[in-house]
Amino acid sequence: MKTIALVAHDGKKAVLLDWIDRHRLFFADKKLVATGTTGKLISERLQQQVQCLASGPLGGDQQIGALIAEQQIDWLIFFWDPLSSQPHDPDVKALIRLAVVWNIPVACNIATADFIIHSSLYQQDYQRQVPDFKAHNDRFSG
Ligand SMILES: O=C(CO)COP(=O)(O)O
Repeated sequence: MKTIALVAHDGKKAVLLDWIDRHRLFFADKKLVATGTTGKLISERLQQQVQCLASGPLGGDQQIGALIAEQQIDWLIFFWDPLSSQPHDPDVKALIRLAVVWNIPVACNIATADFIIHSSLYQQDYQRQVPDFKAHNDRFSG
């Protein structure tokens, strides 16, 4: 089962909630991990269990970063707010950095988040149609 980390700054929480609501069927069988306030709002909206870590400014971003370093996270959806400054900006940067270091898909806006979902659905279909998909993919990646 895929584990997806979700984080949104206050100015982007409504955007994330509307986006995840639109994809609620997709997320129904996924494990969700989130920073404190984001996670609480998502679990209320979807009526689905979410592992809620500390709030971002209190270390939640760092906790998600640690899970990425432990290879526990498959994707990061992080709607950070480019129009407001954050007291914990170094943590925000560190989280995005770890997502890049560990080469996990990371989406910071709706366009990319939709892209990741569509790509994942396409891969599932493709895997069904092409049985040696993994071998094919391994040959052409990296
Ligand atoms: O600040 C955040 C990410 O940097 C988000 O934290 P909350 O989900 O607790 O609001």
